[in-house]
Amino acid sequence: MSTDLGTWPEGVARHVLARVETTMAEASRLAPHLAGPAWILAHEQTAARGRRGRPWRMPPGNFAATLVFHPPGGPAHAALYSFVAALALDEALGYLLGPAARLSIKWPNDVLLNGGKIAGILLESLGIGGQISHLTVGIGVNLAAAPPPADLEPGAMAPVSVAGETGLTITPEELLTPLAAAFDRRARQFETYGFAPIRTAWLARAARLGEKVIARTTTETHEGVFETIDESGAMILRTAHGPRAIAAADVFF
Ligand SMILES: O=C(O)CCCC[C@@H]1SC[C@@H]2NC(=O)N[C@@H]21
Repeated sequence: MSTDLGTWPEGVARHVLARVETTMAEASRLAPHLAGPAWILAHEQTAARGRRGRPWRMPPGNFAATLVFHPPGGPAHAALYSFVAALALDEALGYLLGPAARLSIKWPNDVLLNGGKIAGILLESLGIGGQISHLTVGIGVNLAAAPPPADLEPGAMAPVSVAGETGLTITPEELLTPLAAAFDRRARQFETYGFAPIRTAWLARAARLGEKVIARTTTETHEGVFETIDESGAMILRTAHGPRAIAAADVFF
């Protein structure tokens, strides 16, 4: 894909807010009034949330934004935007940090820098009766600072920040344009050609592919070699008991 990500995508709205509880709630509130996709960026969140209902800490200067749009297709198709988003964020950060930056993606959608977590992505869908009216894709990036270790869950991967790892100061607005441009391109590719090219591009950026990992679901722990992801985005592990498809889990290296 071309690396020119400096132009805001046509037909996409942008709202920049000083302080909100969470951009996820702002996006849900705006959804019924939108004519097309919109990004909501906030400089401060007082009640940010992460995956699995966990809180998300946001030191000042970090990036917090939610994209809200109407996705084509049903819930299974919408869930694959998780990979579109991770790929777009990896590309936007690569565009800003340069080719030497050691970026990778931890299944399904954490972006890592030098092996530490710098970003998290949260997908939520709005709608009734299994019909999705809107999808919200929330993205948090530790641009200025990683959350303090005391805020971490036991066993969680150590977070890092862009400033801490590279010495570069990147403002949330500076990240928003390449991220919106990269997401727009990858989403168009997904909508035109399906998941196959997204899957291929995602696998090329995957952390620990071909290596041993541990996947913890809410009820089980699986250890095995991370072989690939399938057409539904599930992680395929080669375990001592044969291949396992893991649809949702926390992954530990
Ligand atoms: O648990 C994770 O890794 C996902 C974290 C997602 C955080 C972002 S920050 C912007 C948006 N607003 C929220 O409240 N959460 C997401």
